[in-house]
Amino acid sequence: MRLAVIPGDGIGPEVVSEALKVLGEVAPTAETTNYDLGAARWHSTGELLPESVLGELRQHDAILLGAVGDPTVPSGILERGLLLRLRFEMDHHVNLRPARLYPGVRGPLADAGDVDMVVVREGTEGPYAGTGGLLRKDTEHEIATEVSVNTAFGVRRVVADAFNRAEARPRKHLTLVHKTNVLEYAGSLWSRIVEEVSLEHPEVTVAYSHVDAATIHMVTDPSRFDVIVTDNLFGDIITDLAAAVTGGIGLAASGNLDITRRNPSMFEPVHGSAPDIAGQGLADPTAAVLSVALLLDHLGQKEPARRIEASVAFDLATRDQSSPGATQAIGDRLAALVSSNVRTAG
Ligand SMILES: NC(=O)c1ccc[n+]([C@@H]2O[C@H](COP(=O)([O-])OP(=O)(O)OC[C@H]3O[C@@H](n4cnc5c(N)ncnc54)[C@H](O)[C@@H]3O)[C@@H](O)[C@H]2O)c1
Ligand SMILES: CC(C)[C@H](C(=O)O)[C@@H](O)C(=O)O
Ligand SMILES: [Mg+2]
Repeated sequence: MRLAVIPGDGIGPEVVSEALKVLGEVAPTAETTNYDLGAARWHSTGELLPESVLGELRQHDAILLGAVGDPTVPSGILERGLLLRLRFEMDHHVNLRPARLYPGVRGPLADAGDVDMVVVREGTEGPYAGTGGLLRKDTEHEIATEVSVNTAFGVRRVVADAFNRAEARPRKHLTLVHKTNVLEYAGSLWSRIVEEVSLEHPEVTVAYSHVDAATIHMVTDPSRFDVIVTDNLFGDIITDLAAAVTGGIGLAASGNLDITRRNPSMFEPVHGSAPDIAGQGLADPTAAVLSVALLLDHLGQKEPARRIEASVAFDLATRDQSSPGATQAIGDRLAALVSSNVRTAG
């Protein structure tokens, strides 16, 4: 297994280092190569993602990324020029973001019920496509457009993936989250494709929620969701919310998948570089560790993936919720649990 590792900025290197500690316990023969992409490289060389590095990344089985983004770099440079470029170049069309309330975890909701959902966020289109621009710049009549691009091909492959996932889960329920009451054209395309693909999955029940109402349900009744399929921007927003209601952003993992496997998929926490806590040992590395579990699962390494998930479940069930420990201490605990092969939550 050859893995490319991009620790990135802020808390990225802190959480990735713990994730690699855990990986070392379950897959000691995995080869990792570090790539110093991010703010420091941009400052010293002006480079974000050189073609040669992109070519090298493609030679790996998967990529593990910490986070990018730094207050000393103008907003969007690293996010678009590095992170989104990676997702687009590698055709990471399925952005998979599971959100589960683990036993013992105290979320902010009084009675959240059994929350276990998977958000299938479209990863290469929508308002992220980069289509648009500024007209009459620096005049009082300046116009900014940011066009949401939704192709039938792009929507269908993500909707098909979401239905496949729903069919494989016990509840077999899929919710399309969109804003069809206002985004007429994109909404129509997404709705029609969901309807079409649903015919191939008669066992999957289908619901629809406008994204604004989905944010209500996510807080008042998150257990209603099983698989959610949604566009790139709505998916970005509701997955931070899903993380918050299932114990916090420090627990939320994600995979940017090229389902065709032509390109290496990339795994990363849902969170960013968190400059407000960087360098203080305050970041929870669990999201990065769970991202390694998603990576292993994607590469067919089911047993090590389950071992990591079981260790996280045990740690979450037994940790002091108000004081879970420093970044390294959590990583040490998880590495020890994984090596002792914990199988059940405490
Ligand atoms: N995948 C990525 O690389 C990614 C994702 C989101 C944001 N970003 C970038 O990161 C930078 C900061 O963004 P932001 O502040 O909006 O979002 P953020 O996710 O970095 O932080 C939001 C809040 O969550 C907290 N937090 C985040 N991760 C945590 C962890 N592991 N443990 C405990 N608390 C944690 C932070 O301290 C902060 O209060 C920006 O430059 C943004 O563009 C990058
Ligand atoms: C940093 C940004 C480009 C990214 C996104 O919007 O996809 C982040 O918020 C995420 O959720 O991974
Ligand atoms: Mg986000």
